[in-house]
Amino acid sequence: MKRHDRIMREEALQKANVLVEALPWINEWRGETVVVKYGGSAMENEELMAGVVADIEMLKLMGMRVVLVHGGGKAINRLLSQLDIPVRFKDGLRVTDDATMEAVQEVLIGKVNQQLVWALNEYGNNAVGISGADGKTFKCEPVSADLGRVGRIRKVNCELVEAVLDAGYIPVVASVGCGPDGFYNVNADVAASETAKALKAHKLVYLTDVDGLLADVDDEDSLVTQVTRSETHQLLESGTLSSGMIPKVTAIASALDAGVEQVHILNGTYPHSILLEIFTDAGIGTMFTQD
Ligand SMILES: Nc1ncnc2c1ncn2[C@@H]1O[C@H](COP(=O)(O)OP(=O)(O)O)[C@@H](O)[C@H]1O
Ligand SMILES: CC(=O)N[C@@H](CCC(=O)OP(=O)(O)O)C(=O)O
Repeated sequence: MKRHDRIMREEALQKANVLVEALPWINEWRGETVVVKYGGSAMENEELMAGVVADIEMLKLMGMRVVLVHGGGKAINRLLSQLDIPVRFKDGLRVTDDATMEAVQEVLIGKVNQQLVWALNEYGNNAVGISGADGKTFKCEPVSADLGRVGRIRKVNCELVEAVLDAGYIPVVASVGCGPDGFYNVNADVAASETAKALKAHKLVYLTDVDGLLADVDDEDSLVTQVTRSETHQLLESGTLSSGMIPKVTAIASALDAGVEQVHILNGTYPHSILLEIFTDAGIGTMFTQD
């Protein structure tokens, strides 16, 4: 055999081994529902987005019922500053007056949602973009008068998302909801958790720009790999979490309380983090589990 052929065969064997390693996981997860939340900095770069989209498509092709719930907070900030509308947050939620709400819809429904659908359809022609206002999927009420049109999800109406899944498509859901008086701006971490709860999903995956939950936010090497449901509640009560991790871990605790078996925080800026977590023995990021 020529040396050249031997190297090629060894490389091919390595690929085959990777597929074999994935077999038990594919068996375990086929037919199960997984909700992936994508947003924040992990979404800022087209190359990164292409990698994430490939992973999501792979989950679908391996037989999982995948729902993608997305935000796009940074893109909203950019449009608001172009429009000279002030960007204001209170406890991690965007203060949303009527003009801000229009910008949120324009960015999340008009741009980010369609970008994701387009990118997914490059692989399989099987993504359908909706917002939480379609089919009254996210029925909202105002959180408080001072936050304006920020919505708390009162009920997730799963019919449309289920119909899209049953038809063999990937629902791509923008975190905009509706109430009797119009559209509401919903935090995407919460939207994903509420969707996972309502669909009785087995897995909920948060893609963000850090490796997972860090014991010390300033120390990249302090990744916490596994957290139980009671530890998640203890973390929230301890007051040690800061900024974006507070709404995320609150949403995670709520999903675990409702019976979602596993919730992951993964670094969406790391190539193929979803596939590594779900289909290999290594596992990366932080996994939150039942007790
Ligand atoms: N203990 C912690 N572990 C990891 N990240 C933390 C922690 N506390 C605060 N953070 C911050 O939370 C951010 C992620 O939350 P957020 O910005 O809301 O993400 P996204 O926009 O991707 O949803 C990280 O970039 C980090 O700065
Ligand atoms: C009420 C509220 O704060 N809504 C968020 C919705 C988008 C979002 O959550 O996007 P990321 O996941 O990219 O942060 C906002 O307006 O920024």
